[in-house]
Amino acid sequence: ATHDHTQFEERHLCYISQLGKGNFGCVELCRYDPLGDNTGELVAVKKLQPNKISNQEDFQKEVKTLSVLHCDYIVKYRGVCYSMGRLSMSLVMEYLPYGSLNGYMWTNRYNITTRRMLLFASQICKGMEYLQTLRYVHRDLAARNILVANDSLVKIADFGLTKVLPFDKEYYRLSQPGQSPLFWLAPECLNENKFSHKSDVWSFGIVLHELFSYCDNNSNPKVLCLRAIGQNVQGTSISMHLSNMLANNWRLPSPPNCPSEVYGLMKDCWTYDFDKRPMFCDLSKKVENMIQSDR
Ligand SMILES: CC(C)(Nc1nc(-c2c[nH]c3ncc(Cl)cc23)ncc1F)C(=O)NCC(F)(F)F
Repeated sequence: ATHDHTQFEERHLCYISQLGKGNFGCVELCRYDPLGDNTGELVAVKKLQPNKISNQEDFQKEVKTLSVLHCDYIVKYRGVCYSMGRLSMSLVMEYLPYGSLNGYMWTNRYNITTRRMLLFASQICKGMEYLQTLRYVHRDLAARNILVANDSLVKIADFGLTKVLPFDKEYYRLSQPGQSPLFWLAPECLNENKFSHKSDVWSFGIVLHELFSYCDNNSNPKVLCLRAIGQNVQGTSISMHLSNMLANNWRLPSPPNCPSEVYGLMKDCWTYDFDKRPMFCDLSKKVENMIQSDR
């Protein structure tokens, strides 16, 4: 249909710059300028690196996933752009000018209040609650995959690893170890490749740690875990060492000056038994209460 606003014509998509490399693709900043007078809107265009057919299928799933999500706390799908005669397809999303959360937190570390961090945390919880109503498991919740729309609004993005739970099971088992970064993964993901809403809750706890560490790269989850594992990692893989430490109740230390009740919330998310971890609806209530009481 000519008035289908989800169809973007490649000839009107003007490349501006590369935003970054995500899961099996890169994302570019473009201006969709059909009038040719630079008044068009800025969009983020995710292109697939057409190397593996499996990536093509995964990409189609990512597009399908994002196109059905309508939530204030999830990056908006704009549409698709076919090129090379419908051979290759790009995903067109809204462009969020403040960039990813990890860059934003570090840049603004001297003037972000606890209240602001808790506001971001509650928005991420609400976005995850919404995903859960559709039985989607994100599997890659991390500060690098959260976007900042403005100084008081963040959105969940990068649905490249998202899976839908089967109708009859509350977890998704990957056939082989996935490509999610280890240090954000719950024990059952490391040990059994089992992903669920509860493993997303574990990752949310890691995002809380990143937030209250101002996404300082010198004390991010990877650095802290590798330091705890110790340099002389021989034989057993990093994943095994991490899994053993978590089983022995090691957890990331509290970030400096982090309020004890916030660290308590992280520890709740890092409960070993996924059945005993809080749900996102519980977490958003607790975070909202902290915002109210943090006057
Ligand atoms: C791979 C890519 C491009 N990386 C980056 N995006 C943006 C960035 C900045 N503004 C954006 N608006 C929309 C989108 Cl999809 C990305 C950006 N800024 C910096 C990035 F490294 C990305 O997609 N990251 C996942 C995300 F942050 F989006 F969750």
